[in-house]
Amino acid sequence: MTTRAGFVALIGEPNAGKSTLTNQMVGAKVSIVTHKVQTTRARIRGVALEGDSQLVFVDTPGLFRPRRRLDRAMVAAAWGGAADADVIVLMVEAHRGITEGVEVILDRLKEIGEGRKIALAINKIDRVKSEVLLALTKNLNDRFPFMDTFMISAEKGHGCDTLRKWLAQELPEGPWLYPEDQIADLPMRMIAAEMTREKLTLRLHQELPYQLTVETEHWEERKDGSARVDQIIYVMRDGHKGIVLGNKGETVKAVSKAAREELTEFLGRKVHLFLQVKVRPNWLEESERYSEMGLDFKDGNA
Ligand SMILES: Nc1nc2c(ncn2[C@@H]2O[C@H](COP(=O)(O)OP(=O)(O)OP(=O)(O)O)[C@@H](O)[C@H]2O)c(=O)[nH]1
Repeated sequence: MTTRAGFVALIGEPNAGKSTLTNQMVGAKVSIVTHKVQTTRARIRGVALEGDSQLVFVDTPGLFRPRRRLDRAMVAAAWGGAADADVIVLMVEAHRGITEGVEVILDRLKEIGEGRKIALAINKIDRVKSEVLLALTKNLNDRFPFMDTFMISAEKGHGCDTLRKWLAQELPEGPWLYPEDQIADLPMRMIAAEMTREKLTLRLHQELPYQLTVETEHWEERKDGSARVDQIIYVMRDGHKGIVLGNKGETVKAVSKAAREELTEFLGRKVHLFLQVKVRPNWLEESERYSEMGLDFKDGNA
């Protein structure tokens, strides 16, 4: 049997649907989907199997215009993921078309794209009419020589099988990179922290900006088969602490309950989750944090 294996980088503007597509391909929830932009902070990989091929997805952070140091690290990480990949898939939102952000990405692709396998996935096709789709496909292919174009709905799964099959055959021949039963190389601690962060984001909506981070501090396997997980929610200001806690702690309690339920389902066993909120004013500037989040940070050069 000839096996194939390799890395697939999904790139695109924030909200293009990269996390949704990763989940659709992998079939299990490993990266975090919310209605907010810029939710993916780490280079999360999911592993999918298609025939004799193993596809390792690099779910990159949004390629937005960098402002703060962390943002620049995120953009560097996104392009780093693309640079290492065997196949790159640019995701464009069907209803938004060629935005300024897409133009920027196309320019970068022209720089790094020579000899690379780069495909186009027009996502959210459920939101537009077919004429719009055909015009957009032509327009994008006039601007960049994509190997192939796929019209998909990552959310509904339309076109995803075709894309996965195509990706599988484009990967180089070689042994699989991960054991068959492993769906992600993300440490469980990080997945658990991302779950809590997702629940916070959903719960707080506009109230709190992205200036918060969750870390799993302690993970204990108990004899009865359950797990005790301790996490800290770091915020930048005292005022934010109050928002996260909520009236009589009701917000953090609701977040804890939702995160615990999801983690319990994911692990298939009982979980005891304990959340603490702490203020850490400088976390955005603490560059050692970047490496923990899986981001390459080189003196702010993105
Ligand atoms: N209608 C529709 N919505 C979709 C589709 N795919 C994704 N979405 C929605 O688009 C939003 C963004 O999807 P994500 O997967 O989080 O996008 P992302 O590219 O990973 O975003 P960042 O992590 O911010 O870079 C979510 O609300 C999804 O439910 C689709 O095919 N159709």
